[in-house]
Amino acid sequence: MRIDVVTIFPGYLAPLREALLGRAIEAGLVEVAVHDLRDWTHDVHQAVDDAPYGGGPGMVMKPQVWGEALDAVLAADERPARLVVPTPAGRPFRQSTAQAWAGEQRLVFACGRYEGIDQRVVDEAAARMPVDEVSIGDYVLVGGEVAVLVMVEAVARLLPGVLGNPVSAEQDSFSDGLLEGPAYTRPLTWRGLSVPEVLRSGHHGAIARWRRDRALERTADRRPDLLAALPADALDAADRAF
Ligand SMILES: N#Cc1c(-c2ccc3cc[nH]c3c2)n[nH]c1N
Repeated sequence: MRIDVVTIFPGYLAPLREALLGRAIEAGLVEVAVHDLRDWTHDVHQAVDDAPYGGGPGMVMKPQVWGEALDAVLAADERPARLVVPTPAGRPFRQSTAQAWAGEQRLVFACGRYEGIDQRVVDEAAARMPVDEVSIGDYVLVGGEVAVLVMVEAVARLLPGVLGNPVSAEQDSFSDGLLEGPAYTRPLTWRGLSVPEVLRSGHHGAIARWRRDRALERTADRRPDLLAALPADALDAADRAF
């Protein structure tokens, strides 16, 4: 997969080259290119924004600059791309979104700032490629860069070879519709608190049942909406007894 990010703050995306994702890039498991939007300005001030039609606070990012930037970035690789535009007004970005995007050959992220990007950039792009306007949560950030860091990590970790143990991705929170339960490691007792006995029993069936019960308990407590959204056949008799 190739990932391109267009932003006026390229430095914000530096964390993509750290740790697990950085090693995946070095190993060639994923390609990441970050582009400075201002490279496609032609005025001395390198203007990327202008006042909003209709009035109102703040500034809107200019369509001309974005159009030239996306044309150039898209032309740099022949692989078909999905354009992703982070916005607080977007559809929710979920684990299922990350799983769907992990199958893409190429993702191009457009990081807005100010009051966002002129809508015509999205509309024009949607005539020639898949476009998703997505939000990472119901709170307001100052720009799209942090959202891109979140989404790129969520997608990249699902790519073959990126996670050391692929089972981890299969046992993620949300992968089975439930939140993951509590985890424990050594020491056996820490500040007077001990690891649940069942986890030391060696009884794999009992351990699996205990973990499922803790996931159901946590999901019911913290995200009852996820429980309500589960398909009818997702819970077995033992689950229902819980
Ligand atoms: N995704 C997402 C966002 C944003 C966001 C995204 C882009 C821009 C451009 C200017 N301000 C922005 C906020 N805020 N909250 C979210 N969940």
